[in-house]
Amino acid sequence: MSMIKNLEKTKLMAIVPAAGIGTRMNSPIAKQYIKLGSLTVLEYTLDKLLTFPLIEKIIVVLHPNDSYFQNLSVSNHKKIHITYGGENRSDSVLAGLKLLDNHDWVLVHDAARPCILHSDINKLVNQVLIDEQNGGILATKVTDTIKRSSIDKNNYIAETCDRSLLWAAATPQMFKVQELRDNLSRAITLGLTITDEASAMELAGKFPKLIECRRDNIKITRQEDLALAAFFLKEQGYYQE
Ligand SMILES: Nc1ccn([C@@H]2O[C@H](COP(=O)(O)OP(=O)(O)OP(=O)(O)O)[C@@H](O)[C@H]2O)c(=O)n1
Ligand SMILES: C[C@](O)(CO)[C@H](O)COP(=O)(O)O
Repeated sequence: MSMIKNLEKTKLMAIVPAAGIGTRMNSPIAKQYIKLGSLTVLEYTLDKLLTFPLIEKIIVVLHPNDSYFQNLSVSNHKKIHITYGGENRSDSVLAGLKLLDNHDWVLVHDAARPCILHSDINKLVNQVLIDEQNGGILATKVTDTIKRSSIDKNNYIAETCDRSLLWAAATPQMFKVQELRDNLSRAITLGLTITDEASAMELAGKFPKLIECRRDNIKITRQEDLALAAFFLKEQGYYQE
């Protein structure tokens, strides 16, 4: 049964952290502005969120020196609002949260994940609205054998991990605005390393739900991810030549 009716009293917003510089991509332009066919990575990502009916507003968090976004036609969309990010992804997400109302729900989704599908966003929203206390994230179960390396950085195997309970976190991650803002702000103030929103909620004693998503919801990080993302977008029927 769809729990989305619970949204009647609150709203669903989105934050797209897009203020990174893509160091690992080794590209002259930030990876969110690399074109796959005729559209940039960010345009594909925003199109997926703009066409998800329940999302009322999208905060795109840009690098302070971003000169690209204003040239994209999507920047004029009435649902799109911008702000500027910080040194770390968590700083950028916090900047976006400051523009939203306390009682709303927010989906935080990486600009670098353009292959997300509405079916997975729907799964996340429905599951999180069933258990309104902890929020939730999309994630994939680990299918490879996982090794922990020796701490001397010589990359020798120190141990093989029990992968049966291991998941790779993805996005969107969905939480109540006020809780996420308070917990993220506290974690940043404490100088803790926060690489996703769930980490900040866990530090506050919350147990966000893991909702399994498709493995094509990849994060474009390195050069070789671009061809894979283009392939998946073609498979999904979204690729624009
Ligand atoms: N200070 C930052 C760092 C990252 N991001 C965003 O967070 C998402 C995931 O981050 P990541 O893949 O690490 O992107 P980059 O930080 O750009 O990549 P790198 O770590 O290789 O520099 C990306 O959409 C990126 O634009 C952000 O908004 N603000
Ligand atoms: C949020 C995230 O995509 C979940 O896997 C990931 O933590 C982002 O990490 P990055 O180093 O900022 O790409």
